[in-house]
Order: sequence, then C-alpha cells, then structure tokens
Amino acid sequence: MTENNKPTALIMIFGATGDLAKRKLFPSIYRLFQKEKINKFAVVGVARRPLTNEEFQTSVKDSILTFGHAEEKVDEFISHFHYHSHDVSSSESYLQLKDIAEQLDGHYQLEGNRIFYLAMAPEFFGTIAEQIKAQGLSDTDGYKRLVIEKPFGHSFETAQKLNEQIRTAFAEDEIYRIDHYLGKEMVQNIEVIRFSNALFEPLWNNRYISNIQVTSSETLGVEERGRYYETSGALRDMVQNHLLQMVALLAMEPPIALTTEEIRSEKVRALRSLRPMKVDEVNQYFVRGQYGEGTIDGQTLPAYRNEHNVNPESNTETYVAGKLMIDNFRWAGVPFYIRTGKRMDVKSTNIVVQFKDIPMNLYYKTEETLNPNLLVINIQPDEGITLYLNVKKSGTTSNTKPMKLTVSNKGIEHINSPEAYEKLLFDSMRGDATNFTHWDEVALSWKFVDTISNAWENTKDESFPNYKAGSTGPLASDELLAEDGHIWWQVKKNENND
Ligand SMILES: NC(=O)C1=CN([C@@H]2O[C@H](COP(=O)(O)OP(=O)(O)OC[C@H]3O[C@@H](n4cnc5c(N)ncnc54)[C@H](OP(=O)(O)O)[C@@H]3O)[C@@H](O)[C@H]2O)C=CC1
Ligand SMILES: O=C1O[C@H](COP(=O)(O)O)[C@@H](O)[C@H](O)[C@H]1O
Repeated sequence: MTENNKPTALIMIFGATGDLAKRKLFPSIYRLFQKEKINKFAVVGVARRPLTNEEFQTSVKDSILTFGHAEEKVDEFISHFHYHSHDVSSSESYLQLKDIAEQLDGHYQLEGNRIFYLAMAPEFFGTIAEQIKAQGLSDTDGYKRLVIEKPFGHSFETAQKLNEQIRTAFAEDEIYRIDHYLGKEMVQNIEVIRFSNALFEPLWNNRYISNIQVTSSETLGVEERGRYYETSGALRDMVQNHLLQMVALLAMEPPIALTTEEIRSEKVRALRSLRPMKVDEVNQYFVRGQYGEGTIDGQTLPAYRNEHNVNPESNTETYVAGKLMIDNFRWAGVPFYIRTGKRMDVKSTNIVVQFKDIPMNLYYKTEETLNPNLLVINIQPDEGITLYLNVKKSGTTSNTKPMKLTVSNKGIEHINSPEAYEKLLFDSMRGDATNFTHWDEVALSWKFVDTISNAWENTKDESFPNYKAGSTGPLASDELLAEDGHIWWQVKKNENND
C-alpha cells in the first residue's frame, strides 16, 4: 500500500489482446482508476501479435468505450498502458519483459510490486509461471502475485500438476485463483446474510431447513467457445468451481474471524463433508442434459451439436443438475440441489433456501395450501433477497396467502454494484485473497467432480439432446427432486405480492 491506502502495482497481463482482457480486465482497471482507488499503476500487455504501445493503447480505449462506461480521463488512463510482443515459450522475451518492468517501476514509483495476470489458454499457465521465476521477473523488492484464470486443471490430477508448476515460482499466499462468482455482490452477501442476522443464524441447519437449491441458468449457448467447451462441459465449466463455491459458502460453519485463512478453512471443511459417490452411484444423484434446437425470444437457435467447433455426435453435457449431501452434524439429511445450464429460458442465478413446514398446520382447511417459507438470494441479474411468508388474506375468513418481502440492492442503495472483476482485481492489488480459491478447495472440488466425469465419459447418453433451447432443462432434473418430494422453485422476476 502507499499513501491514502491506494495500492500500487505493475500489472502484467498475459493474453492482453484476448477476449477476457478486452471485455473484463481493461474496463475494470479503468473503473478503479475513475473511482480514484488506484493512481500509481502501470499495465504491460503481453501477447504474440506485434503492436506498438500506441496501437495497444487505442485498443484499450476501444474496449473501454465498447464494454465500459468511459467518462473522463480516458487518455490519461491509457497512457499507463504499455505493450510487449511475446511468445510464452521464448526465454529471451521474459528477459526483455524484466527490463520493461524495471523501467516502469522507476517511472511510476511502483515499489517493485508486481501482479502477473494469466489471461491465456490454460495450457500456458505452468510454463509462464516457471519462466517468470527462471528469468528473474519475480525477483523484486515489492510483492509478487500470480492471478490465474480458470480453468485450473481439467481433473484433480492435471490441477495438481499445474499447482506444482506454479508453486515452483509462487508461494500459496501469492497465488490468486480467480473464481469470478466470488466477486459477485450477492455471493459475497451469503456470509453477511447468514452471520449477521439473528433471524437466520439459529435456523441455518437440518432442524429448520428442508433443502437448499442453487441455480445458475444462462440463455447463451456456447458462442465461440465450442472447442474449449467440448473438453469441459457444464460440469467442469460451472459445477467444479462456481456452484461448489456457493455450496461451500452456504454450508460452512461460522468462521471464528473474518480473515482469509479462517473463511477458507471453513469452506474446505464444508467441501470435505460432501458425501463421496461411487462411479456407479452417480446417476442416482446427478442428471446431465444437452440442448437441442429451440426458440428464445422468437429466434430459432441451433442444437448444441450444430454449434461451431462442436462434434455433431457430441456427448458433452450443457446442463447438470445434482443432489449433494453434506455429511456433518449441521446438514445431515438436507439435500443441496444444484443446477446449471446453457440455452435455458432465463438468465438467472439464485439460491433458494426452503424451510421445513411448521409442525402443525392450523390452516389446513382453508382454500390455500400453506406455502413453505423460502429465502431467495437473487445473485443476478437482479440483486437482492426475497423472503416468502404466509399472511392472512384480507376479509372475514382466515384464509392465508403467500407474501413476499423483497430487498433489492439497487432499490435501496441506488447503486450499480461493482463488476466482479473490478472487485477481484482490487483485492489482488490489496493482497486480500479471501475471495479467491485456495488450492485445498480446488483439490476437493476436482476430486468430487472427477467421479461424475468418469461415470459420464464412459457412457454415452442416448437421450441427448434432451432439452430444447429456451426451456427449463431436461425432465430428469425435475424427477430428481420429485423422488424426494421436492420441486425446483421457479423464481420469477417482478412477481407481485398478490
Ligand atoms: N473470455 C471470457 O469471458 C473468459 C475467459 N476465461 C479464461 O481466460 C483465459 C483467456 O481467455 P480469452 O481471453 O477468452 O482467450 P482468447 O483466445 O481471446 O485470448 C488468448 C490470448 O492469448 C494470447 N496468446 C495465445 N498464444 C500465445 C502465445 N503462444 N504467446 C503469447 N500469447 C499468446 C493471444 O494473443 P495473440 O493472438 O496476439 O498471441 C490472446 O491475447 C482462458 O483461460 C479462459 O478460460 C475465464 C472466464 C471467462
Ligand atoms: O465461468 C463461466 O461463467 C460464465 C457465466 O458467468 P456469469 O457471470 O454470466 O453467470 C459462463 O458463461 C461460462 O461458460 C463459464 O466459463
């Protein structure tokens, strides 16, 4: 940190001409600059294509105009950006980068602080980390941190190998593994909702909670990422990271303090409690799907198998639903249902906590069935929480009706929450790793997911495609919950109380 607690750093972005850099990283750094959270900083963009500094700065400006909200001081902002044409395997090129870093350190008074942001295809991650170490780029008087994008491996084994490679150059507390869901406002709110409300904290266990449902649905298909997605599928792309991270935050014990170490160690304990499955049990707990042709907003969309760079006989899942059991004292008997899919009917990420029915229903003779109380945490696109209660219907009878208490972040604070990447980049500059994943979390998540992928990769799903683009997913997903007497709660936007 420097004066005014503003972090200083040289941010070296590997993959600076790529999609992620343009859509997320440049606009996020710009917002930090615009909000005056950073002023002493420089960025070195690194990629293969030959660009001058000026050409690179123009591309940064274009990306801010396209994906951000450029207002003022854009030209001053882009003057902090520099470019180095580089091939990841060339040792010579890292030595040149080292010279550039030293010059910029002096020019911007960056105290030797360096962030190496790996926004490139994952097969390069290990090599880059090793070269950073070997060519002395990480020999600096300030801090050195590695921010690393997903996917962190393809299985436990490959993740472990990658981890060993990056650990040759960076200590665990210097590694910031990005899971952008952990930067989302309402994902960060899970702990606050749980641990700061007398209303919820005592009820957060198997005595009062019937089940918890975590949904992340997208209307987008695989877009231009068919090649990557074919090797990943929804299980590796979403479940191994984002969904299991949300489950860990919902299930963990209260940390003894809100420190990075304490929070992470509670999340690790929650992940350790996930009931392991045998390969031949997977289909009792998990359902997979793949979208066929369908319609969204009147537009006919192709089946997954007809997408660009996708095998016409692909067995890759674009949808996953599952039932997780957490075998510990707090959660014994409470299913955590998760689901995620591409080309669904709505873009929505939310968590529904369904409370158990009250022991005796005094209102069973009334016209209305008594609805369970639900706590809904809306993560996106709307941010907020909704509590579903039962109240008396106006009039002379004692009939009940459901009612919602809704709090929306935008409604109350009149602000747009900062983008996840903006918060996470700032955290990495400040040295706060709380909202990044520790290796132990990554390892446990992969071990859990590997059993499922082993089961699915060895058996072709003859029912694929088994849901239409623009639908709510395969029927088998509803049946998974129906077997337990539960349903997926469909949380609709803008529902009225009446
Ligand atoms: N795009 C997204 O929305 C998201 C991406 N991610 C992750 O971020 C990472 C980057 O993704 P994305 O930006 O989409 O990828 P892109 O394919 O768009 O960009 C890849 C970048 O790597 C550079 N590059 C490729 N080969 C080399 C090489 N041999 N030496 C030096 N540079 C090279 C390319 O530059 P050039 O061609 O000039 O060499 C380009 O800048 C991936 O790990 C991805 O999984 C994670 C979440 C979302
Ligand atoms: O990590 C990923 O996340 C996105 C969904 O992110 P969201 O913030 O829009 O919910 C997903 O589209 C992509 O396939 C996956 O790699």
